[in-house]
Amino acid sequence: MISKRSICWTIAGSDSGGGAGIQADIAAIRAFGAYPCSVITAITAQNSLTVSHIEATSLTMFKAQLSALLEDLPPQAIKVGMLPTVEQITHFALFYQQSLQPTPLIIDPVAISASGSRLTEHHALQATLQHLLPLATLVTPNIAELELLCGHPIDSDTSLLEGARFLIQLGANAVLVKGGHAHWQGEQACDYFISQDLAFCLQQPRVCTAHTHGTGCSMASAIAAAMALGDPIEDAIVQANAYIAAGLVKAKAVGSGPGPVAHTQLPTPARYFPSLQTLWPLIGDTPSIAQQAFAPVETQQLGLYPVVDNVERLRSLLELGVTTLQLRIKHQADVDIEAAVLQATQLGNQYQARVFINDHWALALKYHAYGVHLGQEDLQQADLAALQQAGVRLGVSTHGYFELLNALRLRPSYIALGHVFPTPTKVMKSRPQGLKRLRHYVQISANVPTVAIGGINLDNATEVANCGVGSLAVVRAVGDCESDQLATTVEAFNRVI
Ligand SMILES: Cc1ncc(COP(=O)(O)OP(=O)(O)O)c(N)n1
Ligand SMILES: Cc1nc(C(=O)O)sc1CCOP(=O)(O)O
Repeated sequence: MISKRSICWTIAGSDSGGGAGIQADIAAIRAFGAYPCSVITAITAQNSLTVSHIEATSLTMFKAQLSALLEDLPPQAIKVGMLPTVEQITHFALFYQQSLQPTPLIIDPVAISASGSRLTEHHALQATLQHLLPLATLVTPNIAELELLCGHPIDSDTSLLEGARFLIQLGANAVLVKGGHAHWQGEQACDYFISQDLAFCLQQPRVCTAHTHGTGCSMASAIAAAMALGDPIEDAIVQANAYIAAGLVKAKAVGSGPGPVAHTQLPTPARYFPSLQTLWPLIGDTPSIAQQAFAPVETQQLGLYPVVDNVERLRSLLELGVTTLQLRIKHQADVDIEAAVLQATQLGNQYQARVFINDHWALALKYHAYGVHLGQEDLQQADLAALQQAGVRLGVSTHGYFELLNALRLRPSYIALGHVFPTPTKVMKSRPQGLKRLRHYVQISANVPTVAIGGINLDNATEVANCGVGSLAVVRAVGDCESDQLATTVEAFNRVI
């Protein structure tokens, strides 16, 4: 049963040809596992060649649909497509502010059909800019739509970014400009995302197909559906990008004109997932990205990986033959941390084990530790180029699709996938990812060794290991062990991984 917690509204026009509008939106929302509800704003008579007639829904009918849904089926996210009249736009803007804010609102600013027909009233554009954009969690124009919204030609990545920034200045929280029609980009298509605090580009090989009908509607709906299911915006965008990539590869003609993008499920093969490109120069500080891959850990199977907060426990585990460990010390005097890092590094060398240092990358560099483990925020500060050149291995934390792509970009020695289950050990900003996601993340990580972390113990270790990860990182499962239980616990984990 689909829970009430995953209702996604689409507010859009009907496409009698079945490829775009409400019909595409419902297919995409369902494919993501959310529950679609619809508010029909217009009926269009169209096929794969042309739009022959458009009739806007009366304002009375438009209002009635919104009220009926609000009463019984309130949304977790909303996708807005074609709003053909100024009165629908202004009514919806007010309705959203009074009854729906802060529900995520994804606006696909549809104005002209792929076959070139105008779909909205003349003044609708101005009303969208004035009333809707300031409410948008995300606006998703293609190149033609961005040209209309910002009133100048978009013919380069520079003008594209200027256009996106203009929409942010008008009040949009974030903008995703789809590169499907950005032919100057060549064989790679880039979707650019910008918001006040994040900017990135998702790059995919351009799919050569004429069958792209409904791509924009489906993309915006997929994002809304993923957000209705609780994903953060950047993870929703990555998934939608992969969904559309698979949909374009599988798209076929249905009528005699361009066919619709195919609706599959979220694809699992890594080849449908984009690579994350240049956050710089879109955001201020450039992290010192290493030009080459980090030194390898020389196995896909790092095995049991205890994360400990003191050198004594580290030593006991080394004596028991554990070969991958991490020193993770929080809240201690700097001198004590430095001494502990030095000791842990020396012990690692003595036992020929892989000892990673959490957070303290400068000390790891100073004492030439085997490796460092860094979180996504730490990546901004660390001198990654220096670590790479010194041969210090790098492990990176990830908590979702976007962070995983960000980690892959750095070519680290391993990728940590967390948190699998709820854990009281650390306050987490993200949700537990669960086993299905974990399996998928391992697949996308391709040849980079993977480590699962978060809530792992001997009761669930086998099912976590069965997701294909090469290592299980644990804090409590080993840290909370009495000394006389340590050997049996380590043996039990070693039997699993
Ligand atoms: C193996 C492994 N995975 C994840 C983490 C978490 O690291 P980080 O994101 O830097 O958070 P803190 O550990 O600093 O709280 C880890 N330490 N080890
Ligand atoms: C330190 C840490 N990092 C996590 C991440 O997901 O990045 S989860 C986590 C705590 C893991 O502790 P336990 O094994 O006790 O559940």
